[in-house]
Amino acid sequence: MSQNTIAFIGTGNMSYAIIGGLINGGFAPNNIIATNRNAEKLAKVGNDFGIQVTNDNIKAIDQADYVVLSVKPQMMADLCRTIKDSGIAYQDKVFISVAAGIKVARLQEMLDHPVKMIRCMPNTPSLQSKGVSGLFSNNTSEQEKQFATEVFSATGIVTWLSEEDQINDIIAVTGSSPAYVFLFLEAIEQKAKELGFNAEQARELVQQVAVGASDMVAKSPDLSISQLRANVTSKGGTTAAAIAHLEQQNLTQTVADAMDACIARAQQMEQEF
Ligand SMILES: NC(=O)C1=CN([C@@H]2O[C@H](COP(=O)(O)OP(=O)(O)OC[C@H]3O[C@@H](n4cnc5c(N)ncnc54)[C@H](O)[C@@H]3O)[C@@H](O)[C@H]2O)C=CC1
Ligand SMILES: O=C(O)[C@@H]1CCC=N1
Repeated sequence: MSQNTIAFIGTGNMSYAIIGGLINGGFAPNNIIATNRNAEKLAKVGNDFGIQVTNDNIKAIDQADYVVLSVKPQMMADLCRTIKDSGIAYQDKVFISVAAGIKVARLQEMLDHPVKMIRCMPNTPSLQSKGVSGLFSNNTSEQEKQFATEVFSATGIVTWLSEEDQINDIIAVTGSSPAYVFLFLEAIEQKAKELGFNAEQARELVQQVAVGASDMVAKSPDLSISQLRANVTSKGGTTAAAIAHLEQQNLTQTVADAMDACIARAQQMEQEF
């Protein structure tokens, strides 16, 4: 991988996961700088991955070729203001924003310059190099896009989007969706405990189901997911009774409605921030 320097500004859950994936993927730790105004989180990312850390965002940006903006959307305007007011030359750097709900034009307005900007919608399984990153840019070179592809490929799969609005769709499909899966697993875990399994057993059992079912999806590309489900579901059997209940409760429609709510919130955030 080409060794540009990347600064992660606001290294919380998401950037921690990306950095973990990068280190697993062989990216040189010396070429990664992380910042956080929270000293404890900063020390953890530095110790865990052996990368450079600083609480000085401006110093980190000054040293970097690529700058990943990874604070919460409501913090982005403040962060950009400090960059703009710092006096450093940032106008030729490539920025990568992982924030939901802030469009390229708005980020450029916050930075008071039409900087090169890539929007990226990653997800936290990036930490296990099993992430998905949706990327969009309309003002970077092929070489810059190639570098971003290399970076995020180290954390999982990468898909380039041709329209910026598709970022909101991919938030619903891959950015937020690990949480839907975790909620489902939490529900099974909770019921397992109610049935009398102790906490350790419940966690182990649910975890193994998650890994086993995911592996079956990943390793059976010729079988549809619904076929895998059918293979568990004996006619007139126990699974059929459980699935019938979920269907009566409109699980499929509920998930679709949840994904629409996710997209609607991203659109609303575009007006808010
Ligand atoms: N968590 C997730 O699964 C995903 C998050 N994202 C996006 O990633 C961004 C970050 O989300 P998380 O990592 O979950 O949030 P987080 O709150 O865990 O991380 C943000 C970190 O930035 C630090 N911070 C805030 N302002 C700062 C400043 N001015 N200078 C230095 N550090 C500062 C905070 O101390 C915090 O640790 C958000 O914009 C979110 O939309 C995108 C995809 C998935
Ligand atoms: O919840 C959020 O807003 C962020 C974006 C996708 C996942 N977490």
